[in-house]
Amino acid sequence: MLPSDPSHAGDDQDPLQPFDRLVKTLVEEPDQWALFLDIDGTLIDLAPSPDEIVVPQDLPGHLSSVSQYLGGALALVTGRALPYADELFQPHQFPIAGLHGSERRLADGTLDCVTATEALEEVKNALCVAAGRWPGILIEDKGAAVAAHYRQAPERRAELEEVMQYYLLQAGNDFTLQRGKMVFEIRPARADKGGALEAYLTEPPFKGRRPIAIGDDVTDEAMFKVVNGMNGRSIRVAKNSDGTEARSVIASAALVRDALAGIAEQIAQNDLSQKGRRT
Ligand SMILES: O=P(O)(O)OC[C@H]1O[C@H](O[C@H]2O[C@H](CO)[C@@H](O)[C@H](O)[C@H]2O)[C@H](O)[C@@H](O)[C@@H]1O
Ligand SMILES: [Mg+2]
Repeated sequence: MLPSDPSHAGDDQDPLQPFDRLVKTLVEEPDQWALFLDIDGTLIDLAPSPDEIVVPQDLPGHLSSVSQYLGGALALVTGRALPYADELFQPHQFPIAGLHGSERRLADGTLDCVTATEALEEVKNALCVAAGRWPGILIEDKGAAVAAHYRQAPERRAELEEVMQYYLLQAGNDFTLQRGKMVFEIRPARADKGGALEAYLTEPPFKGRRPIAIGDDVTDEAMFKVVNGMNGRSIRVAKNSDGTEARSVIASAALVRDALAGIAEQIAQNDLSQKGRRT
């Protein structure tokens, strides 16, 4: 039996809980849907700092079999830089939108990347120097973006936000301030996760499919808006539906992983029964 999701919001038209519904939809209609997955807090549990995350051993393989089953219509849409996100799921490579949608690798491998400006490099250096005076503040250099994490010093939130507003001005008009879970980021303003999802949906193998987006944070709301406007499915990883446009919620990243594992398991079983029939 698959675990059922205790929290359920919005999706009144379907009696199934989001977890069961997700598994059933993808297993039964693999050529109808495209799956867009956030990474931190959705596929992987949050950790005290960016580099302390743990990728469960089975996750890359499960993602790979679901991706193949969907004809490649699975993309990761993350705030992480693309090369970092790639490392997490080795040896598999998926289409990835990094830096909150600012950079993308398409399904055919084409890269649409953004490079750090001189002004941003100066901002990064200044932030690193400043962080030396703020115990608990972590600066994450993401190439064309920079994040300041306060998970280990939550009392510095307001002060850090002011500082990041100041450095945003120094970085210039091509950048925007992205808020997230215990983090402020200065990132390229050229796109957001919703824009990345829209772009994928104009390209094969995503084109012509309905999107399903799963995410856990403010940055994922841009995907949910796009998905809701396209008769897709938006799922926020959260305990309840407060403050989200997502039409349903799933309680934890562990449940998202369970759903992927459930789909992968059914794919493998179907494969075996097909092979059985052929011989
Ligand atoms: O869009 P995502 O894939 O969810 O990435 C969002 C940010 O995730 C990371 O920060 C968050 O996760 C850390 C590890 O669990 C946690 O320590 C931090 O407090 C969270 O904000 C990542 O470090 C950022 O670069 C991403 O933008
Ligand atoms: Mg996330």
